[in-house]
Amino acid sequence: MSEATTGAVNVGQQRVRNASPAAADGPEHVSEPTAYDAILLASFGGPEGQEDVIPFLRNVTRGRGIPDERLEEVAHHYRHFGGVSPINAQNRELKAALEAELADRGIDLPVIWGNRNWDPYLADALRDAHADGHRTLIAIATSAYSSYSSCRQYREDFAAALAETGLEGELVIDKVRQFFDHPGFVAPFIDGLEAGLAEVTTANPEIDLTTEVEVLFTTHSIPTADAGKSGPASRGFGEGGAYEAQHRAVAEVVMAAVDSAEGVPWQLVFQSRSGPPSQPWLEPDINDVIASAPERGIKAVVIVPIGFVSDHMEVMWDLDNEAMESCREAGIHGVRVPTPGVDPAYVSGLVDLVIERIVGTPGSARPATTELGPWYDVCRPGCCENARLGFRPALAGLAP
Ligand SMILES: CC1=C(CCC(=O)O)c2cc3nc(cc4[nH]c(cc5[nH]c(cc1n2)c(C)c5CCC(=O)O)c(CCC(=O)O)c4C)C(CCC(=O)O)=C3C
Ligand SMILES: [Fe+2]
Repeated sequence: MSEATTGAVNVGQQRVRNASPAAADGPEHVSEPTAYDAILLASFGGPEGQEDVIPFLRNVTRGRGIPDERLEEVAHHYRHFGGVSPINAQNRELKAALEAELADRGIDLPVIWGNRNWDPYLADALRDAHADGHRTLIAIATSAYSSYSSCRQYREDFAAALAETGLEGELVIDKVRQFFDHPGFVAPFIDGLEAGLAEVTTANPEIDLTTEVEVLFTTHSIPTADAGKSGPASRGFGEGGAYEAQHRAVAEVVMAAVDSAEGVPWQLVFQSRSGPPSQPWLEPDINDVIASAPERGIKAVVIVPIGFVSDHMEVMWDLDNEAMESCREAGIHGVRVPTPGVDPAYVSGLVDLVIERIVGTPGSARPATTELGPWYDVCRPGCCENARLGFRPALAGLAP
């Protein structure tokens, strides 16, 4: 990066990071260059052996009152796979793929990996980054949509990790925009839906795509209270908040991009709910929708996991095991479309998201496939707050 770029950075950084609490109108897209010196790949983390499972689940559920019963149930999913979540291996692969893409493009930025809930922890990653001389990080979180769990919690944990390491004021952490509608994230689902529909017609040559097949776009359910607070309050997304609106918009884009999907019925469905039964979460549940498929004349479903970036536990267990079992019980054909993983379009899209921040690409020149995007670089005040836990400080957004 040039000297000129370095100079411009400080101006942009000050403006964003020192936004006054009253500044609800700070920039949505940072249109000045920033000289980032490393990429922070931030993820969830997962256990890597039987002895990690309970400590990991305690980290995840700290302060949240998730009943032990449910913890045991989740532990069981992990135990089934030897106590190993696939997520860390996937992040190692993603890190290597990002490094290869950066090298291909001649961009000299190291990728530092840190997790919210398991080793390598964010705090350790930040300590190492600082010791290596890095000061200005651009974070990519492995989660595409707006909600507490998928956006704000990362921003809060960045702030907490800076406090824990005493690196407040030493390290800047910005975050790329939520990328639910970035062409690189959407492309693998478009390819997957096309292939999934082809698989259904090959296996069932007589099937009528417009009456007997349903596309189920699936994502992680969240408490309706969190959903309602997802995205900036000012935008009035209604009950499901920005979270649900973003998923609907992406589903529409994917449907419209696949010729063979024309006229095929589709729904947005939810999976992997937890919490007490008394607490409302987004519905319908994917398994209920599959169970009712035969009475609706549906003989096959194509499951498109638009809520997920890789085949982690929610995909491996809740879809490939549970939802497929629901399909067998209902006597219908189920096909599950791949997640982006390390798809070249996705990996190069993530690098594009970093570059638009380095360059300071104006919002009007940013790629986005829905009317909702390009999403904010700098989250709005109160964006995606947790409805139950209340306020915790967060980076990469306007105060408070
Ligand atoms: C929206 C969302 C994503 C983003 C989608 C994405 O980024 O993919 C996500 C990702 C993940 N969630 C994961 C694991 C867990 N999430 C939990 C709990 C919860 N998640 C929630 C939501 C989300 N979670 C919510 C609202 C809760 C309840 C908390 C509360 O009540 O406040 C629990 C606790 C036990 C339980 O409740 O199930 C676990 C173990 C893993 C790792 C998987 C692996 O190991 O491969 C990943 C990537
Ligand atoms: Fe989760």
